[in-house]
Amino acid sequence: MPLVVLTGQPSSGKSSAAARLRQLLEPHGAVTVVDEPSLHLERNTAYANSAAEKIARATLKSALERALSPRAFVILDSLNNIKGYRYEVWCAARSVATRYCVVHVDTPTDTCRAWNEARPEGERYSRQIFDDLAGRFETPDSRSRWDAPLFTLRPASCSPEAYEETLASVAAVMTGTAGAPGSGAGTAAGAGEALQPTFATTNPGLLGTNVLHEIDAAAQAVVTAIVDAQAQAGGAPAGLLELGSGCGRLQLERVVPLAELRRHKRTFLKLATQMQYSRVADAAAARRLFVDYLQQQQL
Ligand SMILES: Nc1ncnc2c1ncn2[C@@H]1O[C@H](COP(=O)(O)OP(=O)(O)OP(=O)(O)O)[C@@H](O)[C@H]1O
Repeated sequence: MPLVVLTGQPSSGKSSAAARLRQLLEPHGAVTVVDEPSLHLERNTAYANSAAEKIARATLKSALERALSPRAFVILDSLNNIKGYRYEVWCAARSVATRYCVVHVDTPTDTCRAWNEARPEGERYSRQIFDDLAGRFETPDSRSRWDAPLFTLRPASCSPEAYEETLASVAAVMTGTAGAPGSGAGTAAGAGEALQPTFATTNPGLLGTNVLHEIDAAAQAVVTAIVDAQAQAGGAPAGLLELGSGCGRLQLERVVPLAELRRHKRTFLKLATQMQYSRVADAAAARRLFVDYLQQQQL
């Protein structure tokens, strides 16, 4: 059930890390690797343009959701280069309350380019696709919950011992035999703990065809509550805001302008459109998701 999400530039050494991680996890249970080759996604076709890339990502995510089970460790061995996509993957993991971590295979772009050029013709990215993907990589940030706990692996510069030690730390966290990431790792917060689901999967389609409108309305209700609380505070930060209906609390350390709240809402809606709507059970769950999202935005 635990999920390891690999992320890194094209040809950075993700699959090599996945293969080693698989060896380390196999003594503890079955391991499923979800990657492009096993889904017959060919690099230079799957990432040829945004439409193809969208299909490739959806295919990987569907395979991931099928693979997440109580019986297997899952390694998502793909670029996972877009922050919003990693958020979706985190939501999928969270909905099944699994352990989770991100491993950033942090190889300098020029080295990735050299490693790519050295690959056999049929296995390498075309120069154009490599450059496009490399230019769009969104570096993980352990302050985002969907990028935490974060391990960093530097195959081009670290010693074989440090490489091994980092992957052993990942395996230890995933098997629940360690409390914190090891060398080169990012945050230790939450390492080894299963994610807690915040929205149910038991009521697919409850919001029906109007789902986006409902999510929009739910997010707007949160925005309105914040604006009202700030108005009541007479221009001072609203402090700890209780949002009711199981939506949790929001700590506001400063006055957040309406324009900024609207921007957060727009970004959240964009993320929501990329998510599986069926995972949002009702309007309260949508509000809770938006509050969750705002908690990450350092308001
Ligand atoms: N530490 C290393 N030193 C030298 N070459 C390496 C190293 N790690 C990986 N490579 C080479 O780089 C190429 C890409 O490796 P790998 O398939 O592990 O990367 P990847 O990030 O999974 O690639 P892709 O983006 O295609 O999935 C391979 O040819 C591999 O042999």
